[in-house]
Amino acid sequence: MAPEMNNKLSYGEKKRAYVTFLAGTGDYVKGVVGLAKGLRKTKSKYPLVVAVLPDVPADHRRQLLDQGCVIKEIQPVYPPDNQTQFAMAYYVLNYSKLRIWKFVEYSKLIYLDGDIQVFENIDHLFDLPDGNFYAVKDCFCEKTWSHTPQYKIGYCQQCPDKVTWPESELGPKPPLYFNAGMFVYEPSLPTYYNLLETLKVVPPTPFAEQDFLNMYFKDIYKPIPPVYNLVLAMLWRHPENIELNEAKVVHYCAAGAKPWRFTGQEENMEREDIKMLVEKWWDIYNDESLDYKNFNVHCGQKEDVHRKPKTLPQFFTDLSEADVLQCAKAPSAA
Ligand SMILES: O=c1ccn([C@@H]2O[C@H](COP(=O)(O)OP(=O)(O)O)[C@@H](O)[C@H]2O)c(=O)[nH]1
Ligand SMILES: OC[C@H]1O[C@H](O[C@@H]2[C@@H](O)[C@H](O)[C@@H](O)[C@H](O)[C@@H]2O)[C@H](O)[C@@H](O)[C@H]1O
Ligand SMILES: [Mn+2]
Repeated sequence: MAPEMNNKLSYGEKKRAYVTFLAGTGDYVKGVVGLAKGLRKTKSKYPLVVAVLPDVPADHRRQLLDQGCVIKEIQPVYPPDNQTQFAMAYYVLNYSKLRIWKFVEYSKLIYLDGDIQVFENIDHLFDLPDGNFYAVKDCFCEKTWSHTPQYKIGYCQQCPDKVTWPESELGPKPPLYFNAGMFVYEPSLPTYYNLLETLKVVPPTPFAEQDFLNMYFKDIYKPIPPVYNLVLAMLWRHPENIELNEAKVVHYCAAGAKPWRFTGQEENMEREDIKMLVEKWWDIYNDESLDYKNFNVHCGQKEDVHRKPKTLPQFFTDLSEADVLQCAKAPSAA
């Protein structure tokens, strides 16, 4: 991850950056340090912005500054008073992610959860056509989805032909649904204020801000391949959809998978591929050559910061304007 100065711009051109979210005094800061080092290892041209809640302690902020991160303090965002049973009690924290829509000094941002690691350069995603919300489709098969009709009938968007959606009983099938641990978006003050206003009148639901963002952006959501956000449960729920060695981004979101607190005791955590991914995460976290103070920033400066990668992933070049427009108009099922 090159320091801010590598974001060379022509006059009036806005900056690009990766952005993550950090809350609390606990150990997620390790996730963000690992992410900063992972982005640097992939020689990303863009900085990592960390949106921190006020409770993030000074020594954690210092660690992030020492890793070349840009710290932006945000205020919490709370959903309307509710009796909702969130899938995880702490998910109420995640509504604060909505503050990143006001980072309008940037033209385009890629949001990454702190429990994500980037193993291959994904800077090309910044060149996706504007006006859409890009993210990877989630999976409905984990117990965390047991409150939903799709889980109850065994339907998942990852294998839509396995169980036919009973339209006559349940109405239209759910619109495509993304995992909100990684997405490509354009900050905007009008959108930011409208998000906060809309939140006030939308009853909270089990997946908190992820459900809310899916509802809000459903008309411009454009799915991108799972290599950009490997939700670990896909390894045992939909192995046919995954080529592990092609994963550019891994999301350690399965229960027990957070590398910095990994014990291997939870279900599926004894899998060899999980243990290999956790080890890969630690290899980066422990690699002192990737620390900001040791990294040879010249390798970032020597590269032509505007050089487009030689080969773009196939899906990207196939992404004709018509496809994007077609998707944007795609009728929402909801
Ligand atoms: O105590 C917490 C809980 C969450 N997060 C942030 O919120 C994101 C979403 O939470 P998490 O990744 O645990 O949700 P999951 O993807 O596992 O459902 C994390 O990645 C962190 O960036 C945090 O900083 N502190
Ligand atoms: O606050 C809601 C969170 O919902 C999402 O996590 C879930 C979701 O992916 C489920 O499908 C999985 O079953 C589950 O394991 C996983 O934790 C996002 O990763 C996270 O950033 C955040 O938005
Ligand atoms: Mn996550």
